[in-house]
Amino acid sequence: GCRLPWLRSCWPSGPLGARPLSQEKRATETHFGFETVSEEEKGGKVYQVFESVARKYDVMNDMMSLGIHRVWKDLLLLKMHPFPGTQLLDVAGGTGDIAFRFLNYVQAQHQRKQKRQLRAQQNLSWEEIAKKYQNQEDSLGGSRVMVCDINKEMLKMGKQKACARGYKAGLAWVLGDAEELPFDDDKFDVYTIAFGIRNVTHIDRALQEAHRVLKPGGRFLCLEFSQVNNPLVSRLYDVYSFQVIPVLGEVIAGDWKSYQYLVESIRQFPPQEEFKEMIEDAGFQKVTYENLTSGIVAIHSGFKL
Ligand SMILES: COc1cc(O)cc(C/C=C(\C)CC/C=C(\C)CC/C=C(\C)CC/C=C(\C)CC/C=C(\C)CC/C=C(\C)CC/C=C(\C)CC/C=C(\C)CC/C=C(\C)CCC=C(C)C)c1O
Ligand SMILES: C[S@@+](CC[C@H](N)C(=O)[O-])C[C@H]1O[C@@H](n2cnc3c(N)ncnc32)[C@H](O)[C@@H]1O
Repeated sequence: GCRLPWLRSCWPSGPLGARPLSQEKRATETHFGFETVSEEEKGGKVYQVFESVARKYDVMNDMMSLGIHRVWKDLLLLKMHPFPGTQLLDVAGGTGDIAFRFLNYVQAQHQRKQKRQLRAQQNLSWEEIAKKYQNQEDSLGGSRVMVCDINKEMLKMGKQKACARGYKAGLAWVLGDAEELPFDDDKFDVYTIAFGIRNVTHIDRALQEAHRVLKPGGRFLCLEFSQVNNPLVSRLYDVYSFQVIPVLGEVIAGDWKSYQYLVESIRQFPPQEEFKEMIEDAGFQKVTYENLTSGIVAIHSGFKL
């Protein structure tokens, strides 16, 4: 099931191919946390991390953040403020946290609208009113969300959760790589990626793919760890990250290494301004960001215009 990133032919080939063999064969290097690995290796390592943590993913997030990750995700939805009929693609959507929030949001929005309409209409029969309330298919006002993740285990957990919570209409799951999305051009109104892009081998390719699959006028929204802007919080956060989080990982998930990767990968991710430039380089316009909790995380937004 593990899809490794593209095997690019990116080895140096000097003039007349006169480089020594050892140099020619060295693949392009990247980071896996603080470790330097080849680009070809990284996808497999990231896959193993999320395969290993999938079952404990939700409880770990609540424990590590004392539930604060829920507020961050709610704020992402508030910022998105989806309009009726929004087609959302949630990449690296794993266990469905963004998708379920989206469905709740559009359902509540649609119900409010329907209530307003019913109240305004005169001479409706009881049958007509009841029908409006019972139409499950239409309860989202045409909005839909597609969750795309590279990891089978994370998707499995998401699907189980959806089943247990009764989410069905307007929700689809697909196994796919953010760097090579299995969708046609110009398909979605909104693209979200929450705590996902940090794990991708070629962030620039993932951003280009986001741009490709969005409709003109579509919006890119990314929730990701960023750079803390308060020196005191930064100190405490560093201690907490390196001294507490791997311990929680070991105690709760039996997996120190994956949580060490988490905190290291956070430090490797570009700060707010640099990431903003990368989003602009992918072709997005009106790129802005908002820091949450002193910049522990940030929401970046951009438009395909
Ligand atoms: C493998 O990859 C992953 C796996 C996953 O499961 C998830 C993800 C993706 C990640 C998420 C969706 C969210 C994950 C959340 C975090 C990484 C945590 C983010 C952190 C916070 C919201 C809290 C921020 C913390 C601070 C500003 C520092 C404050 C810290 C302290 C007061 C404690 C300082 C620690 C020490 C001095 C060490 C000694 C302490 C102890 C042994 C006690 C342990 C304490 C606790 C368990 C309580 C923790 C306290 C807080 C959470 C503080 C909350 C307060 C504020 C926000 C100000 C993924 O990629
Ligand atoms: C920390 S989880 C985030 C899950 C969810 N979005 C949330 O906010 O809780 C990171 C997810 O990114 C996925 N992922 C990593 N690399 C990916 C890639 N190249 N394409 C798609 N998903 C990827 C992992 O499988 C994992 O489910």
